[in-house]
Amino acid sequence: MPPKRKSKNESSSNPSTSSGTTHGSTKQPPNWPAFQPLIPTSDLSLHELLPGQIVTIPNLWTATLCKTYVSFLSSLPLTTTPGKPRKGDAVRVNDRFQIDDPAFAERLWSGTALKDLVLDIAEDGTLEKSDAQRKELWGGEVIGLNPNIRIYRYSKGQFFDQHYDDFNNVVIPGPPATPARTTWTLLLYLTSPATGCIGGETVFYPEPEPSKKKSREPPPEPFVVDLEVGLALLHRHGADCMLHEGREVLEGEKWVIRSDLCVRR
Ligand SMILES: O=C(O)CCC(=O)C(=O)O
Ligand SMILES: [Fe+2]
Repeated sequence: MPPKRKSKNESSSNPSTSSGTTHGSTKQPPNWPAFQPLIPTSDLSLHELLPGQIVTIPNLWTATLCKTYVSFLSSLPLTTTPGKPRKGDAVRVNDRFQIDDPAFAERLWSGTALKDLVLDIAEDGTLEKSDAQRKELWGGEVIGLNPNIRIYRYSKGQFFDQHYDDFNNVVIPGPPATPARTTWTLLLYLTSPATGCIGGETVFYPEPEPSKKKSREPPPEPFVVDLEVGLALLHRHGADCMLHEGREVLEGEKWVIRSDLCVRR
């Protein structure tokens, strides 16, 4: 059973962990490769795996694009997690590169199918959700992605211990600059068993219903999201975040690009 402690993910607005802003004024964004090839939006869809909590988009990136990125990202100066987390932070053992790069965040949002799928924009003009349903699902009016981009590499034996992701207030630079709040975590997997990465699944621990908290019934089964090359996983964070972890990688390397959905604030 998962411990019920509320360790939280390091906040990306925390000056000591947000290298994009601390050493960031001098840090140049990487020369990210182009997003190609991509599968047309009309051939992709959004899957609500756990309604209101976990959504996936298989093949948001193609296997070819993921491969291009893994070799590109391998050339970046990744930093291994400090062994001992600060009080209240989750134990995270991986290598990371972090940068504030609004242009990349914007490309990841508008230059892939992400924006159209999240905003439910279909070519034929049909909408599955009403405005109100969309706002309810995403926690407001989604306007883009968190410019704070994090790249994770987990090698054999590395993992991200159980934690909750907190929200952050951010500004999406303009013009006009728009104050925003993050509401959902975005994880884009670049590797999977197909590329030799075994383990590393993202696992969510549903809370028992309040009425059953004290009962002897076993807690709900963990919800496992298997790695899939090019799959985007979105999960609700902040006050309603589910306890979750990145399981230990047993073989190969797990590569992930992390950002967050942002709503107008
Ligand atoms: O790598 C994973 O599967 C989980 C990452 C995560 O939980 C996070 O970035 O907060
Ligand atoms: Fe997390």
